[in-house]
Amino acid sequence: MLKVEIDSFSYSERTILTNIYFTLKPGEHLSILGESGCGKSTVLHLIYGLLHLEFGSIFYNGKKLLGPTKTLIPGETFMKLVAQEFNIMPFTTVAENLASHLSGLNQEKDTQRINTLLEVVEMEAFKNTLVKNLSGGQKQRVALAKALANKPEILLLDEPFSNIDTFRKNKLQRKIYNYLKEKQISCITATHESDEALAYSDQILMLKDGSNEMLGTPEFIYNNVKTEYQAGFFGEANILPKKLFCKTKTDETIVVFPHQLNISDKKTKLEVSIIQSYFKGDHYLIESHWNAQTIFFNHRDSLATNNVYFLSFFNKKN
Ligand SMILES: Nc1ncnc2c1ncn2[C@@H]1O[C@H](COP(=O)(O)OP(=O)(O)OP(=O)(O)O)[C@@H](O)[C@H]1O
Repeated sequence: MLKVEIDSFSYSERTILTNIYFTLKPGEHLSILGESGCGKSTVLHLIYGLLHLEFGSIFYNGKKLLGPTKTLIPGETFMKLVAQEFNIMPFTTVAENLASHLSGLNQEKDTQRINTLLEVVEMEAFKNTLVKNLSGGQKQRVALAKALANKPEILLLDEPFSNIDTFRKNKLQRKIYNYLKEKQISCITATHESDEALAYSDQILMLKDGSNEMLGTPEFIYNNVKTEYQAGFFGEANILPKKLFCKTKTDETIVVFPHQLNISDKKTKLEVSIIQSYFKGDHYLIESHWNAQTIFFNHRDSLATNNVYFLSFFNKKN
């Protein structure tokens, strides 16, 4: 089990991370979700042992990890980090890159392993291609395969699918995350994509300005977002007064997602005037105004600008 206790971490005088605590069981997948610059990569670099953690500790199976000041070569052997700048050799072929991470003692076994890894990242067709001739997304897939070559116990992935097109991304994510589960490889992924975090993680750690904003299962996170920052990861959420939808005297607000608002036949407290309709494939995202506040809701048809509707709240988030 990996136990992360980061009390605080600073680059020079600037504090980047504070109070980040979580544990990761074998085969578990935790996503670190946060906006650009909030410290996701720094957490991965501390865990991997590239940065020295002065205030806090990281334990693996009860043993404290020493960090870069006490090891000759920074980086733990049982972990692999796939960084944003993937470190692969440009003037060798894809297969040679992977082979350089295998034992070299049994050629037949190594070839089999290379084929399996290329199948996982869907790069079989590029086996004999020089890395320098690959696209950014293809290089990213080779870097993933390379990290898996030696069957690490923990895989740290920094925005692993950032260069991969949507067309291929979903299938690749399913394949890789299922492979990790099957092999019981624990994984921590830094991402700003909520779809990926919700679909494939056991836990999500949401960071804000380098601190723990929320930690829990994907279902817990999605159903408990309360602020604009938290909701912002999940699309165009509305922050609305609770008293619009139920009897309360407080000024409490709630997060209401566009799919939770429906046009009502009856008069409601939420009377909106339509600004614009955006086609989203299976529905339209409607931008409207209520009391000078922008309200987004989903509707099956496009709605004419300046038309007025009453909206009701459908209290189910998924
Ligand atoms: N070596 C460094 N020296 C000083 N500051 C750094 C260093 N590396 C990162 N930072 C700063 O630390 C903060 C966190 O950076 P980090 O790369 O961890 O964020 P991130 O959430 O991974 O961002 P992104 O999603 O854009 O990759 C940023 O403000 C960044 O500018």
